[in-house]
Amino acid sequence: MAAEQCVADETIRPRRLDDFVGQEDLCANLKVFIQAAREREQAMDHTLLYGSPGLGKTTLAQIMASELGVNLVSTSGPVLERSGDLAAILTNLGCNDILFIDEIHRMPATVEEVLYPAMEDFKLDLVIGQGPAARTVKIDLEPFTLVGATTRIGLLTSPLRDRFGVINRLEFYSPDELACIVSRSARILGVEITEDGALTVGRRSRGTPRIANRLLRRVRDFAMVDGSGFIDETLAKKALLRMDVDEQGLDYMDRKILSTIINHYGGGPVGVKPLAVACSEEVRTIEDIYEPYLIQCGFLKRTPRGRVASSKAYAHMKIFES
Ligand SMILES: Nc1ncnc2c1ncn2[C@@H]1O[C@H](COP(=O)(O)OP(=O)(O)OP(=O)(O)O)[C@@H](O)[C@H]1O
Ligand SMILES: [Mg+2]
Repeated sequence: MAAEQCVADETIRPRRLDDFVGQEDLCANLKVFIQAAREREQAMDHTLLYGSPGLGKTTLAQIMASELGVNLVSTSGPVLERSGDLAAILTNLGCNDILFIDEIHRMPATVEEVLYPAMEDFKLDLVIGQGPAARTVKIDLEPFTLVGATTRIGLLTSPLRDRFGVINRLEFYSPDELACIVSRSARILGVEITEDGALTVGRRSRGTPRIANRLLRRVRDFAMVDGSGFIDETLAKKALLRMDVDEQGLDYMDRKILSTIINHYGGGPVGVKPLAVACSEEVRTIEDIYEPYLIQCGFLKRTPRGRVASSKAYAHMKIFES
């Protein structure tokens, strides 16, 4: 990630639940669980957050820690290579702290097994020695809250999933919610934006706050360099067109996926592997980043025999169905 973007991300990221836009049911429930945990002075129940990239999982984990008034220790599934890595983190947690594990579906099985007793009884089973002389020692841990985030809940094993007391799915955001996020970010970045301007950016952000903030930063560049310094609907449209983002928020790769299915595979069905090769993209990127939004908008259907382009995709790509 570019340095400029890192800094901007941190200043824009909401810190309190009240600044977090959208996901109303989820936030209302979290508020209750957080207040209850605070009043009981206990660790909150383990929480799993899942949903597409950029919808606010990391942000929510940080907000939970600050609302609960506890420390947040962050790690991620692929970083935890050996069970000892996780054991070291667990034994260093303070009372009621939050342990945030990003991409929890990518944690190795041996590491995952260490988590089971830790989540259930706040205990760690340590194996000392090897072979017949090996013995297990139980170590007590401080009570803690595990917050897991994943883009792929289907890849979680059921013993792990079952140990979460709270399981929350983050949904794509509406254009109005995204406009609200864009206006708030613009205020923090110190750039003027009209309501229409914010809605134009919001509508083309594929339901995703991270994309909304990224588009806002680029639109701001256009406003500075060849506009009047503030963002209205006309300038936003012009800037987004130059960035190759169309009125539905589809970018070059989205359109390439649709046109490949239509032109090379007669509209489908086509498996994700040949599709990825034809688009020079990785299977995982297509599955995790592009497909969910194309499916949500009704451009793409996932069938047992492969991906199929819908009539809406033909219309959007201005190709006549044969
Ligand atoms: N509800 C929201 N209100 C305002 N801003 C938000 C909201 N959700 C996310 N954002 C912004 O979007 C950016 C991306 O969010 P975040 O990093 O939490 O996504 P994520 O779900 O963890 O993504 P990934 O799966 O890629 O880790 C953040 O920098 C934050 O500023
Ligand atoms: Mg994240």
